[in-house]
Parts: sequence; structure tokens; C-alpha cells
Amino acid sequence: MRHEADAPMPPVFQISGLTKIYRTGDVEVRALNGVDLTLESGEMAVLLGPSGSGKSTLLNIIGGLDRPTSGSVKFKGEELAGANDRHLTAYRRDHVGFVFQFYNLIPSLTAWENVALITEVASKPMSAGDALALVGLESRMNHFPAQLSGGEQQRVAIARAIAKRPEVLLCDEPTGALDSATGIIVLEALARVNEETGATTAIITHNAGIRKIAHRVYSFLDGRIASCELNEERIKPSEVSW
Ligand SMILES: Nc1ncnc2c1ncn2[C@@H]1O[C@H](COP(=O)(O)OP(=O)(O)OP(=O)(O)O)[C@@H](O)[C@H]1O
Repeated sequence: MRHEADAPMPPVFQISGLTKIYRTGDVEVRALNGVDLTLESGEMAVLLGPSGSGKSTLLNIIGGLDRPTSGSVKFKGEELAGANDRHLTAYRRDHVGFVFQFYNLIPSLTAWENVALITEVASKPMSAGDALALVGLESRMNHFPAQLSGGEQQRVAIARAIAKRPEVLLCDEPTGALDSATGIIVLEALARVNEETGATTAIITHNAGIRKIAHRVYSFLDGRIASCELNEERIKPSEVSW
């Protein structure tokens, strides 16, 4: 007899046949066209592909910000595709941290206050200080965003995203606005967060040089997955050639 404890853990995300069609008047855009994709617990995945290939659409759907037209999105075995607004809001609040290209920090609050704003409403957060220390900003906690570089502001945004201890960290072009040296520091922060918190991490990028820091790379083309590679050997962000 099989005991429950022996049952294999479902992947964090199991996505199959995912389609998203945007309709504006008579114009139809098939942003995703039958995507199958898996993300295992704790893995770091890079999503690569040209502009318009569907990467952000996929990230928004797995983050519960948008709904597919058809197909299945299972989060730890639970179907999200037909979830109502309330369910999706609870899912995002409890499980998902987002990092975007632009940091969206509140200018009148310090780094610590920007993070603490989130820890105040989360159920089992780490402290704002611990979250900022994880991204190497312990000495900048009392600075306002205008007193921080772009890379430091992005690290505050990462601290804010992970302070509630999400199981999933979704990053849409997190280094898109940064020069290479700063981008590498931000990737180092993401790799450290992934290792130390175990958050399953997906990073969208246009920069193919970043692919080798991931466990797995999904390449998008025209709303489909053109290829999926597993990296047998990963490189450190400091070894990325930009
Ligand atoms: N809200 C929307 N309404 C209509 N079309 C949309 C919408 N969002 C995205 N699209 C279209 O869907 C397609 C996929 O867009 P998506 O943003 O997912 O691509 P992407 O790979 O993330 O591109 P980029 O790298 O430029 O961000 C594009 O043709 C885009 O114009």
C-alpha cells in the first residue's frame, strides 16, 4: 500500500496546452499558442525569446495576474486556469513575489519602509532587515530610493518581493534597465535568494548570456516553446558575459 508520504511531490507549476488570445475589436493576437512547461520546486528557470514571443503573457498567467483563454495551469496540483478573482488574489498574496524591470518603489519611504510595507500585511514574513540583508543592502536600509543606484533600487524591489517568503518569485526583465556590472549584482541577489529561500524562480530576459545561471532554460518563439534545455553545469552570475 502506498502511503501519502511516499507520493511524489507535484511540480510547482505544470502547464499544458496554454493558449492566450487577446482580442481588440476585430484584431486577434495569439500571444500563447499551446505552451507546455514545468517548473520544479526550488528551480531557477530562464525564459528567453524575442520581443512579442509570449514570455510576459506566460509570467502574468502563472502569477495570477491574467487568465488563459484555454489550457491548464496547475500550481502544486491545483488548477488556476478557472479560478475566480478572489481565489487569484489570495494565490498572489500568499504565494507569489514579483520583480519588474522598473522598481516601483515609493519615493517618500526608505528602503526599509518600502519592504516593511509588505511585511506588515503578510502572514509569516521575514523581517524587512533580513530581506534587505539577503540582497546585500544592510547598510542602505535608511536610504530613500533617490539616494540609491538603479541596481540598489532593484535589490530593494527584490527584498520587497521575497520578504513575505513566497514560494514563487517571478521576474520580468529584472536587469533590463541596468548596465552589465549592475545587472550581474542583481542576478547575484536573485541567485542567492533562490538558494537560501528555495523560492522557485523564473526570470525573463532578452540576454541569452544569462541562460547558463539557470537550472533550466525555456526559449519562446511566436507563442510557443521552441526549446527547453537543462543546464548540467550552471555558471555564477559573475561569470556571465553580457
Ligand atoms: N493586453 C494585451 N492586449 C493585446 N495584445 C497583447 C496584450 N498583451 C500582450 N499582447 C500581445 O501579445 C503578444 C505577446 O506579448 P508578450 O508581452 O507576452 O511578449 P514578450 O515575449 O514578453 O515580449 P517583450 O520581450 O517585448 O516583453 C505580443 O504580440 C503583444 O503585442
